[in-house]
Amino acid sequence: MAKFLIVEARFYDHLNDMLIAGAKAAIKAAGHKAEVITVPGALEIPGAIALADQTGDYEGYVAIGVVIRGETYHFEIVAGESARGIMALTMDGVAIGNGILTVENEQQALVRADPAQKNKGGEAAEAALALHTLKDRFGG
Ligand SMILES: Nc1c(NC[C@H](O)[C@H](O)[C@H](O)CO)[nH]c(=O)[nH]c1=O
Ligand SMILES: CC(=O)[C@@H](O)COP(=O)(O)O
Repeated sequence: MAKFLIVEARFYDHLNDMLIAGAKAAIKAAGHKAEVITVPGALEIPGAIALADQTGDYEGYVAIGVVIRGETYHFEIVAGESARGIMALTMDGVAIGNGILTVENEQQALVRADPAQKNKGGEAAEAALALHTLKDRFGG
């Protein structure tokens, strides 16, 4: 049994709860264990994963958050830079699934967060699990 860390940016409680439920269910279904930590916003997720990875306690990570477009350029920064940070860690061999929704409005987020609909939390967990499997195969 491997241990996965879900790193959530708790910006929208009800949406996060659904994304986390989907992620936890996928990790449990694969026979692994999940822990959750919370950071203020999506921009803090890559740094939190980098810190957690130094411990060697986790086999993989699921990034969970919701970024909804507002009036300013801030959306591009938060959406783009969180993804960039996650991708940089992934290229260093860290098994991460990106479940940070980057959407135009809450309705889009609801459909994607709901485990009974698009289940993007579960999808991100599946991505982390897949990378973990590849690390085992190729030795990372
Ligand atoms: N607007 C959203 C943010 N913004 C906050 C940043 O992520 C960050 O915490 C702040 O700039 C301090 O460094 N975060 C989200 O997760 N979702 C948003 O919609
Ligand atoms: C991530 C965003 O775009 C949003 O939360 C910030 O809103 P605004 O651009 O209206 O300050």
